[in-house]
Amino acid sequence: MQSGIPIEITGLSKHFGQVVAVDDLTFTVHPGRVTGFLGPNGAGKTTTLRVLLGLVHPSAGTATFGGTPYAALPRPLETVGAALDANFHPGRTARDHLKVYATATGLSKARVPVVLEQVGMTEFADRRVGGYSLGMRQRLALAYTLLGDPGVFVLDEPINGLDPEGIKWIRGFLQNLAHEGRTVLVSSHLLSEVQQSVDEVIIISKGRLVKSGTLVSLELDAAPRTIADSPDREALSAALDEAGLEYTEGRNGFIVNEPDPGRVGHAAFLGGVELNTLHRLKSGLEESFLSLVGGGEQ
Ligand SMILES: Nc1ncnc2c1ncn2[C@@H]1O[C@H](COP(=O)(O)OP(=O)(O)OP(=O)(O)O)[C@@H](O)[C@H]1O
Repeated sequence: MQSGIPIEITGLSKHFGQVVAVDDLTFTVHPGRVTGFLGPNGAGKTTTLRVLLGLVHPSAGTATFGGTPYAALPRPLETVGAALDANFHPGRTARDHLKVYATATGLSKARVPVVLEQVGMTEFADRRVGGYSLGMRQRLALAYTLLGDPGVFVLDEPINGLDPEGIKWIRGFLQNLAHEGRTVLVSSHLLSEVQQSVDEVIIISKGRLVKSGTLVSLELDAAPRTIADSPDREALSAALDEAGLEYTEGRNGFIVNEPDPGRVGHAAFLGGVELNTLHRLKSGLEESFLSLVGGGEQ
């Protein structure tokens, strides 16, 4: 196994004509952790990964593996395992796909049964890919990335479309790679999809970095709030105004900028207002994510 090396993105920009897909992006992905690369559809994740893998030229800045661009890596497939999509010839089996790829790239064919076992595909390896579920295709894509036993993994939306069992499996798989000291970068447009799998997050929106840090720090960023609702919303609104509480009106009631539901309840009590909903907003992490990426764009 190769050792993990950091992924370094520095001042990276990519324009497609008038479209600014990536805008002065700087971040580092460290070995030994699983890092989620997050942002709504169109945020620039795939473009960043394509530049990193030398598939697209940047308009400005650099994207390297410990200072070396992908194209200059002496043994790229043994340094970086990359999965940008999971499209395979439907008529070929998983084993054939991997053998052809190993032969074409000069990797040992002896790795094929090893990586099939690693992704739990030994049993299905001699079936045609055309009959595979999305989850099986995702596993085959991961098997490709493992062929060179690299120290860095760059995976575009590997969890997309997996069922709960598949998500549980991939969580363990990614964490194992990180525990072995490898660098693991996983993109997703849904925080909820990866939040059980990642230690760190890099969040982008409209091509720009909006947050990089631990998942825990993202949680701390999320100001806890309270949801309150009443059969008489007008009266509740007046009571909240009277108490000097800030709020916005949502579908399920008022979202009040106050972490303590007791204070909101007390404001309602003072205004003589009946409440039928009063609780703390549970999903602080998702809230924080949505506020960073401009809410509801996904
Ligand atoms: N080859 C291209 N030519 C023109 N515009 C492009 C090209 N590739 C990407 N874009 C544009 O760049 C922006 C970023 O796209 P990108 O695919 O990187 O985002 P993303 O975060 O990966 O989104 P998704 O999750 O939908 O793949 C989008 O506005 C997209 O339309």
